[in-house]
Amino acid sequence: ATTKTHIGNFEFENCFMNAAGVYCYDRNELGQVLNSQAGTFVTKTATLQSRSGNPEPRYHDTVLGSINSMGLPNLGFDYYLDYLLELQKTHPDRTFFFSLVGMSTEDTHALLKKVQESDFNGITELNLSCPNVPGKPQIAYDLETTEKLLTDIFSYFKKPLGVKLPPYFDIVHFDQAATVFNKFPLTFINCVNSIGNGLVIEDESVVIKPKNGFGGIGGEYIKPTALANVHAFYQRLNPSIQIIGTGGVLTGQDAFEHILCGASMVQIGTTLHKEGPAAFERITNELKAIMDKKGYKTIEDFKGKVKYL
Ligand SMILES: O=C(O)c1[nH]c(=O)[nH]c(=O)c1Cl
Repeated sequence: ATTKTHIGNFEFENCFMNAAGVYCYDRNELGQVLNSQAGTFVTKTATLQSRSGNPEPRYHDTVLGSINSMGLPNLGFDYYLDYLLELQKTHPDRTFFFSLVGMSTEDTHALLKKVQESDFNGITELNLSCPNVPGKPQIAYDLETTEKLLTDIFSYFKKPLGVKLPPYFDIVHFDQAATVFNKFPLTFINCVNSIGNGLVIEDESVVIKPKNGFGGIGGEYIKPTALANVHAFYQRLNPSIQIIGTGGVLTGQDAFEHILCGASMVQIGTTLHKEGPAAFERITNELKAIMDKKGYKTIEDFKGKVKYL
């Protein structure tokens, strides 16, 4: 079996990659994913200026997953663009993802215009779902603002673009959100970001400092929500808009389920943070073993084919 995939016009030797925020802060971490079994990588979400982020401790692993309120720490847009342009020379046969978002609507347009005018030839992931910047709402929970933003973006942005979405929890919201996204030539949507503003307590205390302990939840806790979002949008979106599945992937079986729900690419966050880039080889082998046992040669043989009762 092969776990290769495509997103838009780009081919990837493997359908696994990191989730933005994990193993992607700098050249060292990105280089480790680049040289792992992962098919590609996405950068830490970049903002126009570098950011130090929220006070520490701001990330905490738990038995069943993780909680984080990083606050968008990153080295700034130019750092990641420089690295991506360098890789276009040293690895011309590979395609990478650039995650970004402005701290304001104006900044978001400034960032995307810089990408549009640059030589970057990969895929852009616009983060509409950061839950951890105090005072800033998750953009994609405001569908009117999201529609206006995408309308303005697509008036000038002509390169491949997808959006990183928060989880939705209401069927009517799936309907409303899909109606908005179907209006635009999106290359993909990525479901899901962490479940925003959870709270983890150990003994008598919260476990992270920012926001009195409130932070985005990842890991085993969120797989059912992640699968539901992947499948809900797979059922509703134009087939030209592919789905990237993120959330709760610990094993090849978890990845198999994301693809059954309609995912064309699977991102790994919490598990990658805990296990390191070796997780890509383990999970890839586990998925291949499942495919071999079931007689599936490619992921297209079972993508989106979850059975109903
Ligand atoms: O606090 C963060 O940096 C963060 N943390 C998340 O769990 N998702 C995001 O999109 C971001 Cl931007």
